[in-house]
Amino acid sequence: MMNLWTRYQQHLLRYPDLGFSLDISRMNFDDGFFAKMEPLVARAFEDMKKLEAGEIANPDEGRMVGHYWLRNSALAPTPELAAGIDNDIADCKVFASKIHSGEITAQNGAKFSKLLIIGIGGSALGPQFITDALVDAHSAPLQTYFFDNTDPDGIQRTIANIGADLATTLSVVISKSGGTPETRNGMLEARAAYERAGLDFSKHAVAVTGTASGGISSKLEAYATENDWLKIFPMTDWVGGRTSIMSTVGLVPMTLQGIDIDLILSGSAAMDEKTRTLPTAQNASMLLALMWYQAGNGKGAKDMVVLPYKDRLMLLSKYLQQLVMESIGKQHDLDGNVVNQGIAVYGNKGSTDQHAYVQQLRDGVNNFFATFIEVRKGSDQPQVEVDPNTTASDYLQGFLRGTRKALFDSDRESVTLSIEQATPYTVGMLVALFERAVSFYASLVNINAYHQPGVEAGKKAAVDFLKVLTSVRNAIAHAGSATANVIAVSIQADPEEVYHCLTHLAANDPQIQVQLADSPGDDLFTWVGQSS
Ligand SMILES: O=P(O)(O)OC[C@H]1O[C@](O)(CO)[C@@H](O)[C@@H]1O
Repeated sequence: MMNLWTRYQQHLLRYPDLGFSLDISRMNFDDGFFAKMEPLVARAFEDMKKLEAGEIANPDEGRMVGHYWLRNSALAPTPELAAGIDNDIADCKVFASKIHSGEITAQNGAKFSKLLIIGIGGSALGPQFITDALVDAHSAPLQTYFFDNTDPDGIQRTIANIGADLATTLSVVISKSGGTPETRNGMLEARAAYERAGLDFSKHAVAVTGTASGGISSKLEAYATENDWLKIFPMTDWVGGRTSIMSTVGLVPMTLQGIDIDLILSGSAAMDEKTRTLPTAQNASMLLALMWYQAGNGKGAKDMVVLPYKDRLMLLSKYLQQLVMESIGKQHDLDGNVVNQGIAVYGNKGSTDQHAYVQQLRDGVNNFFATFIEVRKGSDQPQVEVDPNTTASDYLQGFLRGTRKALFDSDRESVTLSIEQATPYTVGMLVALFERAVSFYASLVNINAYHQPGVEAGKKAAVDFLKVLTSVRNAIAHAGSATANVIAVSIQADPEEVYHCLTHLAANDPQIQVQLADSPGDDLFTWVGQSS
């Protein structure tokens, strides 16, 4: 390989007007790589052009894929769609200003002081990432909390943290489909908590969901309408959950948190402009997609380890985990062949992870490539000298450069993205960069990035389990005392499934007890409640 300094200069892409650069010099592509990829690259640009023009880019669901229009409504394929995007942005701002000014108050007449966001997956990860990256709790107009699961303990802990301020907490329930059980349960738990405090949930509740006007009316829309919630923000069918951060899903929380959404939208629009066009060497999203392809041989053979050297960006890896894995992880390609595609994504932050798993990255199984994210400016505040003429920020940069070098010396590949500071504008840039890299990569490997059939299997199995759980509970109440096998025969269910139901019931329902034996099949479950 050529001298590294020469290779670095040759393979550094810079967007000086955005303060952005992408260094791919520490990836092991050879001289012929880009020429070899040219036909696939051409197809990916063609696909993207059609997608942005409003073609059905999600064939399995028969949907357009419009998240790129959200930050440049002029690109939307019809004036109605463009007006809808502009209206939503304006609506978010007006609503937030009414909340901040006290024009809309809590039930008790006081200004809202806290924000509880209830959602999961794409309806939580974007707002969580943005909150951690851009909201400083001490100066934010509303302090933010999340329910992103159906774990009662997690929910109760959050409610306890909110405490008496529940009376001035605005709850935003976010669900595109409006039927996701975890979110529905979170909403019901929240409603119960408000009621326990003598409060009317509806007077504190806002929905972000598919609406009849957007072509996907939802149960949540119906519920919020029926109960006269403070507001319903629409979500449209042409924005997917994992790419919804610039839609009402992200914009409602952001405006409420006092984030300048014009900056985040213009940052992403600016990155879109740069990454919409050829040549490849000037297109950061295409270069990233090509590096993913190169690292994993177009088959996801290597994991992507995301290492932002900035505490504020720690949740980026979690956000990207869904964006990449739910988009790319597919069984079939667009021609129906079984391909089992995917790229595993994980990471937290540097330098912290140096003291966790970087040991394995450097010396262990070579099954990954790193994505370093450098934020050039350490802090706006005066910095302490931790050594003569040396600051904590100098150390942070030292660890980034040191780890990149140590990995490369040990034949581990990496790309490095650099931005000036973590701001709404640059966060918008990063989101747009990765969204388009995902779209391009999906075209390179010929898969539909915009559906998620695999998630449905687990959801369906959970519904089946809940039905069995009800039958098992009735059966043990009737039987008095029985093993899993006996109950399974009586309700014609799988004995292992029945065993898991009984174990769960014994841990949660005081009317059911278990006596452990040598083997699970001999464990005896007893109904100690009132006879049915
Ligand atoms: O916004 P919804 O419809 O509640 O969906 C939440 C998440 O569930 C999924 O549909 C599947 O996990 C994600 O794609 C989505 O982001």
